[in-house]
Amino acid sequence: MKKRLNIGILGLGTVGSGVLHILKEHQEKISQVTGYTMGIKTALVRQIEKHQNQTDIHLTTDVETILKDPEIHIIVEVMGSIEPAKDYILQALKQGKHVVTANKDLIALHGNELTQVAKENHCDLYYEASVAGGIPILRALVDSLAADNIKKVMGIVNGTTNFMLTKMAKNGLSYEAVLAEAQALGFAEADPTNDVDGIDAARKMVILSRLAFGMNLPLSAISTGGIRSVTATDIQIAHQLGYTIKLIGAAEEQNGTIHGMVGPMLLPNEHPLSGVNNENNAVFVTGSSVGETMFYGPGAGELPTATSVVSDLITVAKNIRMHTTGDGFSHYQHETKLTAKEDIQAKYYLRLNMTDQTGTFLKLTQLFAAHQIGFEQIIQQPFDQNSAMVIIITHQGSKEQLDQAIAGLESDSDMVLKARFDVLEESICTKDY
Ligand SMILES: NC(=O)C1=CN([C@@H]2O[C@H](COP(=O)(O)OP(=O)(O)OC[C@H]3O[C@@H](n4cnc5c(N)ncnc54)[C@H](OP(=O)(O)O)[C@@H]3O)[C@@H](O)[C@H]2O)C=CC1
Ligand SMILES: N[C@@H](CC=O)C(=O)O
Ligand code: NA
Repeated sequence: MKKRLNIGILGLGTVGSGVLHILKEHQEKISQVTGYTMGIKTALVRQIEKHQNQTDIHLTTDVETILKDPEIHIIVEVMGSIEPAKDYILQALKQGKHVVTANKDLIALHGNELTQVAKENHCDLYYEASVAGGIPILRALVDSLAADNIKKVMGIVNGTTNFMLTKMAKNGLSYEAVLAEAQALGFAEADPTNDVDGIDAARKMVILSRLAFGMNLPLSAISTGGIRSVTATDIQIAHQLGYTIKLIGAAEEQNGTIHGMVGPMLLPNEHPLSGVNNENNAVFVTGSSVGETMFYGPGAGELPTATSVVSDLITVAKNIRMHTTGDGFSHYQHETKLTAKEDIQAKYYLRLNMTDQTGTFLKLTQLFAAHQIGFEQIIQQPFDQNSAMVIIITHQGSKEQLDQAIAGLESDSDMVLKARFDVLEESICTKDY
C-alpha cells in the first residue's frame, strides 16, 4: 500500500476549494505520479459554519491543530494577506513541514526570508500559483529557460484588471459594473484596491524578476500605475490609432542593471499580448538565445490556480520520495543594480485638456522640443466652449526627459494632463505576428 502524505490547508475560499476538488478528482493520477496518496487532513477557516456542508474534512479555527499535528507533512497556505499567514508559514517550516502557497503579497515582500528559513530547515517552499494563476511560468523560468539569459519579462499578470479592460473595451460597460463582476467570479482580491491600482501586478513583477534575473527588484523601484485613469475615451482613441490598452508589468535587464514598471500600456493591435482577453494572463519572455516566448493561460480563478498549487504539492511529494527537499525554487542570484532613469527609454500616450486659444499649442510643442521629445501622432478635438482635448503619442525618448517635459506641462495652467500611459515601442512592434 502507498504511504499517505497528509496536508493541512490554511484557507478554504476560492483557491482552497479548488485544491480540495483537484486532490479528490485527480487522486489516481497524482498517486501514480508521486508514489503517495495525498489528502487534506485538516483545514483552517475563520467560520466553521460557512464550510460545514462543503466538505467532510476536519475543520478548525485553531491553527495549532494543524501546526502541532505530527501527521501533517505539508501546509498549503491559501488564506492571503501578510499576517498571520507569514507567522504560520514560519512556524510550519521550523517544525519541518513543507509549504506551498499562492500568496504573492507574502512572497514578493518576504520571499527571501521565507526561502532562507525553508532552506535552514531542509523544507520545500513553492509558490507557482502566486504569479499568473494557472500558467506554469515560474517553473518555465527556473527550469525550462535555465540555460538562457533572460533579457525581458513583460506581461499581463493581473486577471481582474484584464477582465475589466476587456469588458470595458468590448461591451462598453462601466468601471464599477465590471469590477463587481470580477469580484463575483472570484478573480479580484478580497480588497480589490491592489488589483486596480497595479500593486498586485507590481508584486508579481518582483517575484518574476527574482527568478528571471536573480535580482531583487524592490517594489518601491517599480513605477506603478493602475487602471482607474483609463476611460472609455482612451480605449476608443487608442483603438483608432491601432493600439489596445492593457495593464502591463515589465522588467528588463540592461547592461547588468534592471528596471521595472506596471501601468496601462498601449500595445500595437497585432502584438500577441493585445489578444489576451478576460481573466487570462500571458507572460512574454525574451531570452538572449531563445528569442521571444509567450506563456498564456488563465491567471486567476478556482481551478486554474488550484492546479498550480497541486502541481507544487506533487513536486514536494517527489522531493520527499527522492530525499531532495529543501533545495529551493531557484539558486540563481545576481547583484541587483537599478538602471539609471536617464538610461530608460519610454514613449507616452498623453491625453490633455488645453485652453483653446492661439499660442497654447505652440507652447506645448516648444515645451517638448526643449527636452528633445518629438510627437509621432497628434489629435485635437473640441472639448467644450473654451478648451480642446489633445491626444499625443510621443516619439521614444529618455524617460527622464519625457517626465521633465510632462512636469512643465503640469505646471502650465493652460494645459491639464488627464492621462499618461506608456506605449510599447520595440523591434517586436514591427514584426509580422
Ligand atoms: N482567487 C484567485 O483567483 C487567486 C488567488 N490567489 C491567492 O490565493 C490566496 C487565497 O485567495 P482566495 O482563495 O481567492 O481567497 P478567499 O478570500 O476566497 O479565501 C480565503 C480563505 O482563507 C480563510 N482565512 C482568511 N484569513 C483567515 C484567518 N486569519 N484565519 C483563518 N482563516 C482565514 C477564509 O476563511 P473563511 O472562509 O472562514 O472566511 C477563507 O476560507 C491569496 O493569497 C490570493 O492572493 C492567487 C492566484 C489567484
Ligand atoms: N486578484 C488576482 C488573483 C491572482 O493572482 C488577479 O486578478 O490576477
Ligand atoms: Na503560475
